[in-house]
Amino acid sequence: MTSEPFDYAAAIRTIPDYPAKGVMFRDITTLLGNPRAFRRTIDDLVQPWAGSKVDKVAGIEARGFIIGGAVAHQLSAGFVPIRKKGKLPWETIGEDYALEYGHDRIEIHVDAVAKGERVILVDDLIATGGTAEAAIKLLRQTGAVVEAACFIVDLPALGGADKLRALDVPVRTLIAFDGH
Ligand SMILES: O=P(O)(O)OC[C@H]1O[C@H](OP(=O)(O)OP(=O)(O)O)[C@H](O)[C@@H]1O
Ligand SMILES: Nc1ncnc2[nH]cnc12
Repeated sequence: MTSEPFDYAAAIRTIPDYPAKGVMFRDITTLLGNPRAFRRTIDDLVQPWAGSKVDKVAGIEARGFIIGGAVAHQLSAGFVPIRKKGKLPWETIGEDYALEYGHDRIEIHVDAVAKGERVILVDDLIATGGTAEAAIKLLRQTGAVVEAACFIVDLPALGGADKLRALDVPVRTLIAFDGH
């Protein structure tokens, strides 16, 4: 087990004014490309569930697939993709959610999770929490028990983690950045 502090902020590149003026984009590709940082991220995300039974890890397209796949492997759990609309080939259920401008929709296969299965939701970052909230609603419709939601980055000014806690989902994040 690792216990010495790790500087996540230094491993993540910040790009001002991308994709729009005023946004500080937290780019995890630098973390993913750093073998020590990537391993430490996955180790830290799975740490609360070492030795407990998790049936499935659900990852949100697209960056949540990278993190969620590694987390699922480490926990010997299955992986469930939650995708943007129109991408999944089998029967789906979907949920609309608000973006900063406009709306989008995510979908899950109806049979991706069996009733009562213990699921952890994973994505790279939580901002407003709209995407993760929609994912939790979908997982619960399948009968999943959503044990927790895990993210590398939290943007607390946007209130996303509080939104998920209000849905009774424990939230784990590894680094918080001020502002947007
Ligand atoms: O908390 P929210 O305000 O909902 O925002 C967080 C979401 O935004 C980003 O994904 P994005 O929609 O940009 O898609 P991508 O992963 O395909 O780039 C990020 O990876 C989260 O999924
Ligand atoms: N500031 C940000 N950086 C990276 N991804 C994001 N998704 C929403 N806000 C973001």
